[in-house]
Amino acid sequence: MTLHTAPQTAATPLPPALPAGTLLRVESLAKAFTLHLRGGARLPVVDGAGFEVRAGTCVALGGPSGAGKSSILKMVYGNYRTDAGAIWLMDETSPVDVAHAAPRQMLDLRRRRIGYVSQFLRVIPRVSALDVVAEPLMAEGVPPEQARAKARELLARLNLPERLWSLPPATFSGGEQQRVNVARGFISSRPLLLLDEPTASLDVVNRQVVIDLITEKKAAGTGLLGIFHDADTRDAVADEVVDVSAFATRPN
Ligand SMILES: Nc1ncnc2c1ncn2[C@@H]1O[C@H](COP(=O)(O)OP(=O)(O)OP(=O)(O)O)[C@@H](O)[C@H]1O
Repeated sequence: MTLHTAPQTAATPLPPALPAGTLLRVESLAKAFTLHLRGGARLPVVDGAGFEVRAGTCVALGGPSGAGKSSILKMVYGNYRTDAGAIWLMDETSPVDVAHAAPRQMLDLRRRRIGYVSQFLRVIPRVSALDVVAEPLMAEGVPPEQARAKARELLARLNLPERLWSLPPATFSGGEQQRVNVARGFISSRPLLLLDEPTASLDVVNRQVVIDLITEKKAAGTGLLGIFHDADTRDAVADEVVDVSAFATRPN
């Protein structure tokens, strides 16, 4: 996965004192894409975006298609560079600005502090579905058999047929791949979990399983930031909806 963070400079802002329980504070965030194939034209996406995510709550990013929801999620995960603003992520004792984190620091923050369920599974050739799911726990140092036991539990809960567990997910259906992706994102207990349309390809039964998993994470104190196109899922899990179109940049 790409990693685009700005180098730390003297201009890096000082960490704010976040109130207890605040896991993420996005401040005055701005982003425009430079379209190199269009002679370097700039496509502004958001300007002045700001919101917070607290432990034990789920914040949904809302707004029409193209408003910038996925772009904001990718900036929080360090996949997209920011043009301005700060993304304060609470680390062990003090906040770190993801927008100015060095790549190595970002990788460390991902391993310890941020889980991410992307819209599509990034398939790794020859790795079984079970190990794709267990990997984030193993990366935290959990013994492989213990991590696989938890992976089996989650895959069973998400009704992925057992015959698929030992196979690489490359040939799985969209909904099967999404369930592997959800299990991979939910297996560890990182304080902040990002969800990019985690139920888009799921049937009603499995959608409800994801709603239950989100509810359990909230009860355990995880903060969640997600995009949910399905209004029923959003209504069931979101404590707050942040309308991203409010941060739209106006064309000159
Ligand atoms: N890598 C990129 N390069 C150029 N433009 C991009 C890139 N990623 C996103 N965009 C553009 O930025 C705008 C916001 O896209 P984004 O995917 O963040 O919107 P969204 O609100 O998540 O939309 P949707 O609900 O349809 O998924 C769109 O106009 C999109 O074309």
